[in-house]
Amino acid sequence: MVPVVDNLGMRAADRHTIEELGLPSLVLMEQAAAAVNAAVEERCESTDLVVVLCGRGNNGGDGLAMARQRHASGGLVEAVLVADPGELSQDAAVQWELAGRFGVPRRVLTEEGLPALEELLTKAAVVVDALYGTGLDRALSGLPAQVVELINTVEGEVVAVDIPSGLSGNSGVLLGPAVEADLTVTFGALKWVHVLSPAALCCGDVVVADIGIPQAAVEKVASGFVLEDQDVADFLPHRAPDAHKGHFGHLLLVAGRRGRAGAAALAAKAGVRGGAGLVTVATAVDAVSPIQAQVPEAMVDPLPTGEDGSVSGEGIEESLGKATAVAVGPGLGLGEGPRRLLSRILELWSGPLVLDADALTLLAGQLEKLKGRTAPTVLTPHPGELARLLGVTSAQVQEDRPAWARKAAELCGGTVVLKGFHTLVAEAEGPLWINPTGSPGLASGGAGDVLTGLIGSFLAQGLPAKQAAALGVFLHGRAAELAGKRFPGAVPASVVARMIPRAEAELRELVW
Ligand SMILES: NC(=O)C1=CN([C@@H]2O[C@H](COP(=O)(O)OP(=O)(O)OC[C@H]3O[C@@H](n4cnc5c(N)ncnc54)[C@H](O)[C@@H]3O)[C@@H](O)[C@H]2O)[C@@H](O)CC1
Ligand SMILES: [K+]
Repeated sequence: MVPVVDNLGMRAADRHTIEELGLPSLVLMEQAAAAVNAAVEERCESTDLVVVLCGRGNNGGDGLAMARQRHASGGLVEAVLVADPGELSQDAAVQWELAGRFGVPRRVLTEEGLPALEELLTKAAVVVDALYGTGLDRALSGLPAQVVELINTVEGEVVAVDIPSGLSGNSGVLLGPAVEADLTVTFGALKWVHVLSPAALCCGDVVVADIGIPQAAVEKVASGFVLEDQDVADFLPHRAPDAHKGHFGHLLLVAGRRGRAGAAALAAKAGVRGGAGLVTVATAVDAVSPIQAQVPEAMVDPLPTGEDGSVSGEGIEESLGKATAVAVGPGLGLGEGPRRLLSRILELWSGPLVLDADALTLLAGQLEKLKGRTAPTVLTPHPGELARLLGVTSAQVQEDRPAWARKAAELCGGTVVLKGFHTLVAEAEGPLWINPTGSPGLASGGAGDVLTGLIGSFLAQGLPAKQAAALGVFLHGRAAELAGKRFPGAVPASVVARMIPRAEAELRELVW
């Protein structure tokens, strides 16, 4: 897993390395500069002009050191200080002084110098953005903001040092003007800005450079981890050669109504493909035949049905009796019948549970109803559903996805899967997990139903909640990526479901 830190965490790891372990900050800076210089050298010849824009803090110091290194090795470079030389941080002041002594071409930018800078930037093969890093604490304005606007018009490649200037290391929010980089070279660990949208989209490719901060120090302060193939491969349920279907559990999907059999069928397909030994769908009468026609592997239990074509709320006992995990929600409906049925399930069912779609809407504002559950409980909201659960707006959720996902997990005591770009898996305690797989093609009807069936399938097979959720979102995203090779636009959810075994096969190759 790849650790993700916030600004405070990074500062703590820096401080530990410098003050307790005694590695001088200028050594870290030199290593940071070398990593940026190496990335720049990969992108241009030594005869190509590189313009390095430097701010007043240590991010600017990194830039000045990088400019000196390039100049010393014979590369063409010019450093532009977007600050008063008298107000530089201690280490940046050292770098400014060194740049002077090494003869690095350098200038101090003033308002009047903007046209000349614009001219200089047109000649640059690479522009290095070393204006602000983790120390940025408000939106950019004035001269730095104007420089950022200029950087975003250049033809050359833009390499950001640590964080594209204008963005906060802690968040995915666009505070104001921000550099749009082709590459970001960050140090020691990923910051939240590199993984949360929309800010992450300003980072371009992201490289984490080792500058001497011990990995153990970083992991200690990490508030999130990006899942890697090997991590989730290790979660895959073991399939012994002498296994029979009884070993892989029985998933009960409570889903579908008249006109919404498709949602239940998609979840059931994913349940089967995820490896559950048996899958039963308990559904409204009118949905029975379509589900059976589409998913012959699944059993279907018809439930008492109301005039509106959705379940009327009774008769779930027998279906629950054979389940090892239950998933409720896709296509279920929002009327009194589905509401009664959900209450009944929460009352009777004490085993592993997934709640999605309509089940989440029916639970709006009542997350604490789940608090008493001791078995794995996974909620799979998109931002709108999470907002309704918490009584806030989707915009608020999107502004701080990690915090709201965590808040919901605290309120319900379960595992919250907040869907979207880089889906998050949150529990009340412990670091968040960030899913790197997926594609914009998943933004299509039915994709969520597939995910519900998949996570339910892994719960039925006995996985703990956080692992079932992580394996589900990872495989679901990978399946969509595979499907995207043939469906460049929206990927039909049934194709995502079809690709699950192929995605799983890739992961199984990593398991001994
Ligand atoms: N601490 C360390 O040991 C290391 C730090 N490194 C670099 O240092 C950076 C952090 O350095 P700093 O903490 O000095 O922070 P920055 O270089 O990001 O800048 C902080 C300065 O900018 C000012 N400022 C903040 N927001 C502003 C705004 N919107 N408009 C105008 N001025 C603003 C602050 O008051 C402060 O003076 C990292 O991103 C990284 O690039 C690296 O050299 C590696 C080692
Ligand atoms: K920067």
